[in-house]
Amino acid sequence: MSLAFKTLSFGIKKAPPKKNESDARNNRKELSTITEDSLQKFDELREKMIGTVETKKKKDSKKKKMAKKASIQLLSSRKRQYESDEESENDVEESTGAVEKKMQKLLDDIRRSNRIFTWGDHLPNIILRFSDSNLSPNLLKKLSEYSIRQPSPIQMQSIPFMMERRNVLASAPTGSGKTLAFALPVIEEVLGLKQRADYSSTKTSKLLVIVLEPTRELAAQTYTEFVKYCDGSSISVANFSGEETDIGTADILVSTPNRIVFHLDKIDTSALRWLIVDESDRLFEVVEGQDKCFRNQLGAIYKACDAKCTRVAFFSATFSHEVEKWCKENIDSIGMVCVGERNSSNTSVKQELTYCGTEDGKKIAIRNLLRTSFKPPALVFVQSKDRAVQLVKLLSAIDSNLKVDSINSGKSDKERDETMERFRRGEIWVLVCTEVLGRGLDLSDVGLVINYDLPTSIVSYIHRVGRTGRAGKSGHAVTYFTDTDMKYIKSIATVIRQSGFEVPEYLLEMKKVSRDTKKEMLKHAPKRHKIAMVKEQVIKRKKMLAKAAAEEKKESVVEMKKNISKPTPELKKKKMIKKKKL
Ligand SMILES: Nc1ncnc2c1ncn2[C@@H]1O[C@H](COP(=O)(O)OP(=O)(O)OP(=O)(O)O)[C@@H](O)[C@H]1O
Repeated sequence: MSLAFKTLSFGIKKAPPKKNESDARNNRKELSTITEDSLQKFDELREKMIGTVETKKKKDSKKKKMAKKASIQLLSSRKRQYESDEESENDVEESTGAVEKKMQKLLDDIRRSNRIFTWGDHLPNIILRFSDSNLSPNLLKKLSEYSIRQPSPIQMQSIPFMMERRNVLASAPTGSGKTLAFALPVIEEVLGLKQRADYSSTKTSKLLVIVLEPTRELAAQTYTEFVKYCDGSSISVANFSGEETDIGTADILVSTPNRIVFHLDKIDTSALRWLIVDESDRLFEVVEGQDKCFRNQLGAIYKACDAKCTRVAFFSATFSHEVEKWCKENIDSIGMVCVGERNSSNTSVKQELTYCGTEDGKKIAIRNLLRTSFKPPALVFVQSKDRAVQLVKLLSAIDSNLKVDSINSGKSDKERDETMERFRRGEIWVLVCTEVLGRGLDLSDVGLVINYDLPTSIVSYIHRVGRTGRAGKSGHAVTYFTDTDMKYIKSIATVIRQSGFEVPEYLLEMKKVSRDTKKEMLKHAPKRHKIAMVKEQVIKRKKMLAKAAAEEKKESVVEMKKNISKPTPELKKKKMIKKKKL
């Protein structure tokens, strides 16, 4: 594989009810549409297939015996029997082919109804049940313990791909179970390897899997998911982005790229089976002038993972043409899976655009929204850490009962972890955050996402609103825009309309934004007035006026004093005359 990485309410006075995990599990929805009917039909066809194959096998051995006897005895009656057997064998083959065709049609129909699109050579069939995928009984037991009953569309297709050890590029909507789509086949493979006697004698302490995530929070979440499914097995999982600085004897390592790059010389990748690049389009991003941008870090890791047995899997909710192109050019026999429309937002999230006119309009809008239709917890996105702090101040000042906090890059790792934990426990109802939390986080109870500041790209919009409406639940996302945002709004309005929600017609008819403007917006979000309370602004203004008045007064007094101390020519004359007289 060649590496072509170029540097290229308020009003809510009671706390939200704390949901325990088993409630959440029991309410779990199916993410795929596989009807009981089609499952039954599939089972019947499979039975038939097994039956016909068995019959064929029996006939085969019988045929061999008969042929032998016939050739020895050359009995004409026996020979006739042998010939009739040959005819019935053709019947069996025919019926096997017919059953196979029917089965294929059924699977293709289910694939279509679940909007699973695939590209590549020798595509494996989808699975309809986890048990169809050769997962070990312990993993199947874990799935049922967590009430994961039916594979989601992305799992239906990418699990068989990865079980065949194929390189994979996969894209599926936010909250559709991509983590398990790669975690299950990877864990199964590691389990299999560790059970092999020759492996345990020779390859101890060699790393088998690396999972890359763009943020510490996401690495911690994926690590927890792996631990859940590896619990009770001999597999050891490490989160390199957390407290750990030594990978020790880990079989599976979850990390942000920078930590791996830093320790690359100490990591033995000679037995690595999988390199998983989650949020792949994000990890492909180049930041001009930044040596340490994700793309360069990923390039260095990819280069180091060059063992023959290493396979690569790329997953994301958004499909970047750049990643696709790179994969096609550089990875042999890659299988591609895309669930639903490319780069579309999750249709289980009800999406709204709210025109607020000015920054002050946004303050009124958020106050009204939280006072009326708000069921905590909610996530509010702003464009910078300063604005996150300002918005927390504003919201707490509007209602001191509202439990609000922020998470942003200005906080220490420890503070960020603690805030996340409090949010997960339900102690924070409104979490104001920057793009840091935009991707991947599975905060299953979040029912409302507010884009207080307009996202700077549709990719960012799709990931942000995807923090709600997860695992088949419904969600609500509100996006504010002002006159300043008008020139960027069209693309987001289009994504919302494509997901089936109403947007004012005039927004869709607006002029398209040029590529340069889009690039500029990605680099620098629009300049906005500070988010300050109206009261605070008044006080500030009063203080400013008082200060100016005081300064003015001071200046005039000084001037007066100067005038007093500086004698005028007449005064000087008078003083001289007085002196002479004396
Ligand atoms: N087959 C399934 N049936 C029901 N729930 C599932 C299934 N698979 C995963 N889930 C649950 O769905 C939720 C979302 O899964 P996950 O975080 O993997 O989504 P994702 O597709 O990676 O989203 P994102 O693009 O935002 O990262 C999790 O809580 C997970 O436990």
